[in-house]
Parts: sequence; structure tokens; C-alpha cells
Amino acid sequence: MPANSMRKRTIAVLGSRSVGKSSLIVQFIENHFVESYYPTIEATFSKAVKYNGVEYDCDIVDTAGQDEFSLLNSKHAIGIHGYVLVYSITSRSSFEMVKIVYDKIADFCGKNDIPCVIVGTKTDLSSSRQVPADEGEEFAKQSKAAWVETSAKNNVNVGKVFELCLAEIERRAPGGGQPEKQPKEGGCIVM
Ligand SMILES: Nc1nc2c(ncn2[C@@H]2O[C@H](COP(=O)(O)OP(=O)(O)OP(=O)(O)O)[C@@H](O)[C@H]2O)c(=O)[nH]1
Repeated sequence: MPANSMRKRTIAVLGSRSVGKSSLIVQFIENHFVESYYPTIEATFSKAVKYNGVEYDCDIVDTAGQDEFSLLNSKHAIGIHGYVLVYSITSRSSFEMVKIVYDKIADFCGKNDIPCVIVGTKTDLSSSRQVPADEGEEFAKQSKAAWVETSAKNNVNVGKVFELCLAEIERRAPGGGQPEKQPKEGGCIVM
């Protein structure tokens, strides 16, 4: 399929520092695990993803980790079709941060039903687990979001994160796929 006939989807990946956002994306795009930690400033990755028989041209935006003082603003919402909100199963505070970030996105988008996947990372470190799986699942259910646990290290459920995100986007806008907020004319588009 020629590139220009593929459906373009932009997905933002958010969550606390060091929860494994970049590792998840790099495992998905480049099929390897990054052991070392380099804090992200901001980066966008592109990949063609086939989901449900349709090829999507996905831009995946890796953000700098958020904390309680980070302000979510237009750059986290304009031009974005769907969200991947990441916590580490070994960090309760990162799970609490996902809830805060979710509320900020809902606030900014002016609605509670946003195309979103809640992701618990680092399942290979289950002996240090601080967030039970059912708590993650329950929060996602309340938020009408999808939920999955992954390990970028062992390449478990990595592709599923992005498939679920496309499913959440398509469920709300079948075949349409307008971003949650449209860029203003002449304004910046993403991040
Ligand atoms: N054991 C294990 N470690 C992981 C996993 N995913 C990421 N890590 C490690 O966690 C650390 C942080 O990972 P990053 O992917 O850089 O985290 P990040 O969320 O992008 O961090 P910021 O850029 O600061 O927001 C690195 O040392 C990774 O190797 C995983 O699935 N299992």
C-alpha cells in the first residue's frame, strides 16, 4: 500500500520518569532492549503497523517523564489520536502518576472517554511488584481504557500495547481518526 494511502495515527506515550517508556518504544520499533537509562527529552518514532487488516502509519511520541509538577499542555494533546499511559509495576508512585496524567488529559480534551491504554511495565521484576495486576485493570475499566502488562526486557506484550491503542482509537472513530484536539491553523502540531 503506498505510504500516502495509509492511515496516519499519532500516539503519545506518557508516564513518570524511568518507568520504561523509551524501552517499550525501542523494543517495538527496533526489536531490542536498552539496558542503560538515558532520560528522554522528546523523540518521535515512526512505524507502519498492520491492525485488523488495515495498515496504519504510526507516529509514536516518546515524552520526557512527568512528575506531579509537570503541566500537561497543548503539546501533549494537539494532533494526538491516542495515549499510552505507562507505570512500572515496581513503583506505586508511578501508578498514582498515571491517574494524575489521565485526569489532566481528560480535562484538556474536555471529556472522560479518551482513546487510551494503561500499561504496567517491567513484569520480569515481579518479585518487586508494588502494583497488583487487578488494581491496574480496575483503574483502566473505570477509565474505559484498555490495560496490559508488559516486559520490554523479555519482549512480552510489547506489540499488543500499540494494537490496543489503535483499537481504542478506531472504536471511538471508526475509519475517521480525527486527533483529540485539532492543531490551530499555523500553530505547532505535535509536541
Ligand atoms: N527489568 C526491566 N527493566 C526495564 C524494562 N523496561 C525498562 N527498563 C529499564 O528501566 C530504566 C528506564 O527505562 P527507560 O525506557 O529509559 O524509561 P523512560 O520511562 O523512558 O524514562 P524517562 O526518559 O526518564 O521518562 C532503564 O534502565 C531500562 O533498561 C523492563 O521491561 N524490565
